[in-house]
Amino acid sequence: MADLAPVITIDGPSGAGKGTVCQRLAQHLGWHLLDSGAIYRVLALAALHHEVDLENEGALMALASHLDVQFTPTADGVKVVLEGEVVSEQLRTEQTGNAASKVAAYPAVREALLRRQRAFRNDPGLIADGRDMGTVVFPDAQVKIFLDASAEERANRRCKQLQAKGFDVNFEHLLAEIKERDDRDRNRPVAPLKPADDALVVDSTQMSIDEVVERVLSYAETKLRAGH
Ligand SMILES: Nc1ncnc2c1ncn2[C@@H]1O[C@H](COP(=O)(O)OP(=O)(O)OP(=O)(O)O)[C@@H](O)[C@H]1O
Ligand SMILES: Nc1ccn([C@@H]2O[C@H](COP(=O)(O)O)[C@@H](O)[C@H]2O)c(=O)n1
Repeated sequence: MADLAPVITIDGPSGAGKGTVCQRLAQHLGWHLLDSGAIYRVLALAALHHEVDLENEGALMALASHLDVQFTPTADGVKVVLEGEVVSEQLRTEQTGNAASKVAAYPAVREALLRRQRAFRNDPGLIADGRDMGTVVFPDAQVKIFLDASAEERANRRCKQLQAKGFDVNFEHLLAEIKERDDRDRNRPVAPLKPADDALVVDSTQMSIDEVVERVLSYAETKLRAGH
């Protein structure tokens, strides 16, 4: 059997900086990028469009198995088209993130999305962003990172990000939402958010984006070199 392409997994809670760091790594290395959270977000949107109850695991699993979605990289980020409709903006709201975390708690839904995620593993390599990339989806990944930051710092980053887009935001409300999502993601019975046993944990609370990218790249390059 041909060797599988190498994978770098970056897991961690919402707002830790995974998406930002993964994009930078993918660009630097010229590797593919999997934003697995976007797949759960698309499923949550599809459920809303089709009026599927977010508590109906069977119906959500059926929807997950037949998701008609395209992710197309563009100069402005990834364009996401769900059933012919561009949903890139809708996908990024906190409401969609919360709904995604509800549908993501069901074992049958996660199972239905496994193959779709693994199909992103292509040469020359994959950067995989999510919650269970190193523990469940790519347990054989060459490099595993768990990127963390305090809930207060993550809420602060999210506040600034939303304000920059012109939204009126409330820090306390965002902090409460982040804590609620953390709690659901960390305590679900299947694929809970936690570092893989062989992951490097990076706490970015006091680090700039450049510092995190540098730390992760230098660790990844050492691990990848050692593997050859
Ligand atoms: N180390 C950092 N210092 C300051 N700001 C940061 C840092 N890392 C990321 N950010 C900013 O925080 C915001 C959230 O980052 P990002 O979207 O990458 O997080 P995430 O972990 O992918 O979140 P989610 O899982 O919810 O998609 C962005 O505006 C990003 O620019
Ligand atoms: N591998 C993953 C990725 C995401 N989730 C769930 O989706 C929610 C949204 O993810 P974002 O990274 O886009 O914020 C997240 O809160 C998780 O509940 C997941 O379970 N597994």
